[in-house]
Amino acid sequence: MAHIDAGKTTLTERILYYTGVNYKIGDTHEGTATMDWMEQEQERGITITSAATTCHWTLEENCKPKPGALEHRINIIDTPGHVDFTVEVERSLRVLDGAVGVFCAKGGVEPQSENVWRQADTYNVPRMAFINKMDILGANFYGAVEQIKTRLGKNAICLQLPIGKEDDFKGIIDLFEMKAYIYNDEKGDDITITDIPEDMKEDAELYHTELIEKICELDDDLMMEYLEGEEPSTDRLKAALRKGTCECTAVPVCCGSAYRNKGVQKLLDAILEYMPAPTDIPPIDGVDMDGNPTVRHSSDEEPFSALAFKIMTDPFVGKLAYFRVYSGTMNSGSYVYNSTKGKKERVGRILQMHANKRMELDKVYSGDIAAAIGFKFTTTGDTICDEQHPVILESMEFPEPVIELAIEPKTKAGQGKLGEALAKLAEEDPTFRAHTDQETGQTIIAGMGELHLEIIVDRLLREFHVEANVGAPQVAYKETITKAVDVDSKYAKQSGGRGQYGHCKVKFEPMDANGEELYKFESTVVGGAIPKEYIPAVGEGIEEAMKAGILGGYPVVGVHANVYDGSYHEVDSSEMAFHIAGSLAFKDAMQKASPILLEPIMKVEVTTPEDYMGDVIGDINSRRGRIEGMDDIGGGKMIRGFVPLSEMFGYATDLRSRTQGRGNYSMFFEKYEPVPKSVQEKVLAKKD
Ligand SMILES: Nc1nc2c(ncn2[C@@H]2O[C@H](COP(=O)(O)OP(=O)(O)OP(=O)(O)O)[C@@H](O)[C@H]2O)c(=O)[nH]1
Repeated sequence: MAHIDAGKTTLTERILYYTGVNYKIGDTHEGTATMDWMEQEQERGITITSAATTCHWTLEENCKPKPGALEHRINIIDTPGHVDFTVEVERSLRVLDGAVGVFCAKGGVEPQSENVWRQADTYNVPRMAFINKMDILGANFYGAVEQIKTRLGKNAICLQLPIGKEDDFKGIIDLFEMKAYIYNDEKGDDITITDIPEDMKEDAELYHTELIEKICELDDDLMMEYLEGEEPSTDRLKAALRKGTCECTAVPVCCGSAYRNKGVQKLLDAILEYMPAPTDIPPIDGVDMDGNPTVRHSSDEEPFSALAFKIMTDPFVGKLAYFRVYSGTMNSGSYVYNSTKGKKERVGRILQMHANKRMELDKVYSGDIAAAIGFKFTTTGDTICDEQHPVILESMEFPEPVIELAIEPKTKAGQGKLGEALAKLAEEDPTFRAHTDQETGQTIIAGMGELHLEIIVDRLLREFHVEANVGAPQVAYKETITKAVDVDSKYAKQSGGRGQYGHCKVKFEPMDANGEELYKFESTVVGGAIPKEYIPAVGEGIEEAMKAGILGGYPVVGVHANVYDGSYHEVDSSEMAFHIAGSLAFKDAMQKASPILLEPIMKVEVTTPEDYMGDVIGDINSRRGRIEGMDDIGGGKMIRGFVPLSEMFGYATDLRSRTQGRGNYSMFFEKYEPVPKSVQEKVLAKKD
């Protein structure tokens, strides 16, 4: 995981080369990277979907497999760095047991690396750091390590030091062995292990001592020994570091240059030595079907449980569901239970994925990552398990789309195909939505950013052969209520024959104005005033009506509805009648509950030379921005603040001209906030 262009894909390609999966080194420059297999990825040189792959490695000694060492299997997911595809990082972190943060030796901790690092904090994922690009102009290993300590607040522990830098980057000092690894050839296959160069001896001693001290700080027994003047054995030090890494109290740091094929084998060694095996991490939490907390240990002996983390439509085999097995085993051809949806699924085939290539498997075991063909109901975040021992594992949360645009097929024939294609794309991507604007009848697609939607439109054309015209990107506003109201809603129709009768009394309350809690429905109906079987229909009717608010037809969020009373008719009542009554109740409530618009607020970080700082800050203020703070960074300032997304269109061009091309910025979605009244009027007037 890392910021865009830090070198994740290049590093993964090198790993596949050294582990013997690929015979040739793939390159993101030439569009030959195995991991970036989508056409759009190869053209743009960026990663869009996270590709899962598997390789094997045996710990090395003197650049050869260590005698007696076991071969280990490593599952890798190469994630995208662009903020529009953060969801890919999120779901990968959810199912991986460890992450290697790749940092550019020049850029250090860039904004998106900080962002994904925080996500990894949320999921408590053990981490290592690889300081990449030691060969580029301005590479600064020590600066990058310092930034990991200060900006990410992590106990970074250097395992290695680089020998030389930029064009002179030659190799690596192993601080445990106190030996130099010099890379002699372009491909990194010919390595000399030798004494530490004279001019680095002092630094190496210093960092060796720091390494020992920092590891001893992780373990009281080692510390005692160390204080008594004894240096603990390397094996014990490594074991303590492994434990610290698995418990997220230490971050081992390696370095190299993926592109120049330096340092990759040593990184693989470190991954085996310090990253957790599935059995090293705590059991996964879940709940049983009665909602009682339970856990599943990583063991083939336990009942089967797995989490589906990605759905992909494959032109050849249809729907692929990627999953991570947490416990037990699963055979191809068997039946499993989707406990989230309450449905049985047949496992048609199981595939071991290698980016876009695949190998068929008969069985998967605890800890495995693979893909299943044949699942009908499973979507991202669902638990699949043994029907006799059902469990629902902790799922994942996805951000709401913040940007949208109108889309229209160029031909009439395209209309049907468009709907189908959008549904498939939305199934794959939980941050992508499509809906019909109830006022204009237009199809609206919504996603995380302009690039995200651009790729969607491109995929529509290439994969689904739908040519479409698109409108300008707009902010995805939402609506919410600000007052608690109580409504009495009756839907009764008598038109000869069987009538319709549904009647409910509902209290609506605002829940959480930032739109994170979307909708909560509960019933406190007593004495059968509304028969039990009709109550869910009331909730569904409300949810249906919430799809379009009364201000501008935007989706409504942050509503807590409590149905507490009502009445029914022996003959005329039906689910449908109560559904309509619920829907009418919400529309009535919305009129009375002082609705307001919500807009996405972005966390913005701008870097600029100091000379332009005043101007940049003034500009952020004029965009309704709030400055949060400022930091010194090499050669300039970094300004941090929050700005409404609607004010950020065209910012790239503005910032460039304001700073003579030297300013840079990044932004991430932070939360939804109420739109100021005057702005709300303008937004709604424009919509009319
Ligand atoms: N000089 C140099 N260039 C590198 C190194 N590693 C990667 N690059 C180059 O940096 C660019 C980005 O590399 P990628 O591997 O695509 O980066 P990424 O982190 O996967 O990028 P995204 O997936 O788009 O976030 C490419 O042009 C690589 O050739 C390195 O160690 N040294």
